[in-house]
Amino acid sequence: MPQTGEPQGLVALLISPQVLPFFLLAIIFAGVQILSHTDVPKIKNLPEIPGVPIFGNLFQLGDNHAKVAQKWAQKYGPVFQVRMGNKRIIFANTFESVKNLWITNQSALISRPMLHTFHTVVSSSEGFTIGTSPWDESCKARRKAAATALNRPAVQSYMPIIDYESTKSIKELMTDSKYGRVDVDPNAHFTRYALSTSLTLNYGIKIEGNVNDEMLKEITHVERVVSNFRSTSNNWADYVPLLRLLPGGSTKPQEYRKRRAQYMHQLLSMLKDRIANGTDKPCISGNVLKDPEAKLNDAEIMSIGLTMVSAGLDTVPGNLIMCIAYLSTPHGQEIQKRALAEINKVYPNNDAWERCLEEEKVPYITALYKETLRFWSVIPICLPRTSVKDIKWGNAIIPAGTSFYMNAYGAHYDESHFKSPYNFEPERYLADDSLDDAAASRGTPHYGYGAGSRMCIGSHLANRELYTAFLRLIISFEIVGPEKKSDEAIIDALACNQYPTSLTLDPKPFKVGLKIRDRQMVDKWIADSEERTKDL
Ligand code: HEM
Repeated sequence: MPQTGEPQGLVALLISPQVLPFFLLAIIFAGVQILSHTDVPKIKNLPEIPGVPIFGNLFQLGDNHAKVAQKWAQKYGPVFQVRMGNKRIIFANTFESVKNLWITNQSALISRPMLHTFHTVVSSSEGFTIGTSPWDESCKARRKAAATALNRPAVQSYMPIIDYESTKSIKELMTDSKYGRVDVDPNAHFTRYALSTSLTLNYGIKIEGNVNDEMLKEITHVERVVSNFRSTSNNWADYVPLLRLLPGGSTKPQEYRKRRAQYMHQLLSMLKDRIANGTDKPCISGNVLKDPEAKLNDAEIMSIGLTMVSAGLDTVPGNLIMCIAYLSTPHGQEIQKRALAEINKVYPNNDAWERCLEEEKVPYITALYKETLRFWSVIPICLPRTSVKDIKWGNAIIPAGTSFYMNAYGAHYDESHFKSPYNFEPERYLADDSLDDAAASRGTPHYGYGAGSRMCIGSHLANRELYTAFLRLIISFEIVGPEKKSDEAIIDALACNQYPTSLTLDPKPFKVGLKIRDRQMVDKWIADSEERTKDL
């Protein structure tokens, strides 16, 4: 039969000993070419870091993407392209290059990419948070609703919550430190501070217990693990689709998806029950649920709740406790002396504890939190972006649909922008009279809150949380180093992180000593706050 004779002849030829090795090589070559194909083709006139097939630059980026990219920038320039598996990513590594791409081109950089682990495995049932949503009408509506609930006047109305929570943290720090006799790890106290604040303002539900509260422990643990599923440096399956075929890869993300869904539903149904019984307290989700004009569906309300619970949970405590760590060092003693003097200058009548709730009048404390946001860079590689329009960088045209990673750590330690960036110096922000980190147009002090069109909308709230906590801590305690050298904190923004590939800094445990400055005075401030917030 002539038709079948020919293919049989071809097969025989291909498997003949002389041809087979070349044939297999050709198949492997073609396979590698297909697997190394990137979502966006190589961009002309933009430096590219040489990598390997299939994995691209993943091995070279290692555990510490921010540090590696910072080094590459010295050789290849501030902006370059890398291949992470099948994704082509633009890294920006200096203050100016971030400003140009994220602020000058903000309308083009308004979207966020979808990453396999988080968007497909962890989040499919609960909707995405605002910070993980690509730009569309729903994201626009959720961002608008949340931004309104977090604008300056709204945040001012939440100050009783911050009063209550910071008082509770300081009171517990006093008892845990046995009134200054034993060293303490401040981490759990400020995690509770951040979470309870977010829950109260979003659901009207606070963490009633102490740092051992079960709900606190569950939410903190689950959100930390989920945050690592979001990390751009933690999940190779996001970039190398073949790895998704490995058995067991989605077991852990799915387990955490279920655990997360459980408390999110529990919180929402507690709120709905309270609304039905008329026992609810004013809160963001309650306002949306009760507003007949609100155009958000249940999934969108859930997404806002999820955003509120997760957004400040690692970021606020990360900044707070690493600043406390710095204050406990010898240089930190000088900073505390100056801070206390500046506070006393503005408030000579011992009323700073209360007045800090209404106003932010001590520029040195504002400078302290700005420097904290810069120095500790708690999200070293900022939340990723996707471009929706072509962007011109030098002679390169970066096409729409490309992913952009901001190396915030690199920008914060950029010597061409910050004098002595490796020194912790609040003074560097004293000349900057802007108290508003969101006022990007007046010059961004740092990229701790990102930049441009998808910048953090919680910055007013976070700034008030940081300011109140720092001011109250400094007037209450002299923060000193721990007795045991092994309890000392690591003063380096990257080395202090327990999991270098995490999205947000997860500080290694450390302790500090807390000497109460004036016990009677602190007791009085606490009693006054407790009286003021007893109905909260
Ligand atoms: C010190 C505390 C905080 C830090 C350092 C921080 C940092 C950030 C960063 C770096 C981004 C990405 C911005 C970008 O892509 O340019 C972000 C986004 C966001 N943050 Fe924060 N954040 C903090 C607290 C909060 C709080 C307390 C909330 C709300 C309760 C919040 C809500 C959000 C939201 C909703 C987004 C997503 C914005 C969007 O994608 O449109 N953040 N934050």
